[in-house]
Amino acid sequence: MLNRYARGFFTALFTPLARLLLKWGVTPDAVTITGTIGVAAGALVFYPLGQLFWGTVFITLFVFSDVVDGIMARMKGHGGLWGNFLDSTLDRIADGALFTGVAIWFFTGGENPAIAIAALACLVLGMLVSYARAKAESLGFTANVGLAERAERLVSVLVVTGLTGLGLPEGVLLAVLVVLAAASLVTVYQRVRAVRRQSLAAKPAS
Ligand SMILES: CCCCCCCC/C=C\CCCCCCCC(=O)OC[C@H](COP(=O)(O)OP(=O)(O)OC[C@H]1O[C@@H](n2ccc(N)nc2=O)[C@H](O)[C@@H]1O)OC(=O)CCCCCCC/C=C\CCCCCCCC
Ligand SMILES: O=P([O-])([O-])O[C@@H]1[C@@H](O)[C@H](O)[C@@H](O)[C@H](O)[C@@H]1O
Ligand SMILES: [Mg+2]
Ligand SMILES: [Mg+2]
Repeated sequence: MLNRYARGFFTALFTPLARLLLKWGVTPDAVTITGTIGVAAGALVFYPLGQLFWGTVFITLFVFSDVVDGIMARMKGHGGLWGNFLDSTLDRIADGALFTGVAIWFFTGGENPAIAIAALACLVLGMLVSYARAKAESLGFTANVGLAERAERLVSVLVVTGLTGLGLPEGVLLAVLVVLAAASLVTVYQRVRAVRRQSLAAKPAS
C-alpha cells in the first residue's frame, strides 16, 4: 500500500539527489550496494550494542538509497533485468540484517527473548513474502498484493525500534513485531491465493 501511495512523493523528494549523483558519475548499482552496506552495518553494529535509537537514525540515512537507485536507473534508461535482480537480492540482505540485529540485542544484553523470537518470526515470514512474489514473477504471474509489503515492514520495525531506544515500553515493540509477523503471514496467504487464481484462470478449458 505504502509502495503505491508514497512512491510518487518519495520519487519527487529524491529526484534532485538522484540527478546530482548521476552528474557526479555515480552508478545506480553503487547506490544499491552502498545503501545495503549502510543498512546492514547500522543494524549489525548499533542494534547488538543496544543503541536502538542511533541505529535507527543511521539505518534511515541509508534505507532510502533503495528509492534513489531506481530513480537513477530509470533516468539513465537502464532499468533492466540485472538491476532488478541486484536490487531485490540486496534488499534481502538489508532486511535480514535489520531483524537479526534486533534479535541479537534482545537475546543478549536486552534480555527479552520474546522480542528476539518475534523479530526472528518477522525475518522468516518477511523472506517468505518476498519469495512468494519472486517465484510468482519467475513463473509469469503477479503477486504484488498484501498487507505487509516491504515498505510497511521497514516503516513499522524502524519507527518502533527507534522509539524503544527513546524509552517507549518494550511491550509496544513486542506487540508491533507480533502484529507484523501475523500480517506477513496473511500476506503470504494473499500472494498464494493470487497466484492460485491466476494459475486456474490460465488453464485451458477442458
Ligand atoms: C528526507 C527523509 C524524509 C524522512 C521521512 C521519514 C518519514 C517516513 C514516513 C513514512 C515512510 C514511508 C516510506 C514509503 C516509501 C515507499 C516508496 C517507495 O518507493 O517504496 C519502494 C521502495 C523502492 O522499491 P524498489 O527497490 O523495488 O524500487 P526502485 O524504485 O528502486 O525500482 C527498482 C527497479 O529499478 C531498477 N534498478 C534498481 C537498482 C539498480 N542498481 N539498477 C536498476 O536498474 C530495476 O529496474 C529495478 O527493478 O522501497 C522501499 O521499500 C524502501 C522503503 C523505505 C522505507 C523506509 C522507511 C523508513 C521510515 C521511517 C524511519 C523513521 C525512523 C524515525 C526514527 C524514529 C525514532 C524517534
Ligand atoms: O515483495 P516485497 O518484499 O513485499 O516487496 C519488495 C518489492 O516491492 C520490490 O519490488 C523488490 O525490489 C523488493 O526487494 C521487495 O521484494
Ligand atoms: Mg530500489
Ligand atoms: Mg528494492
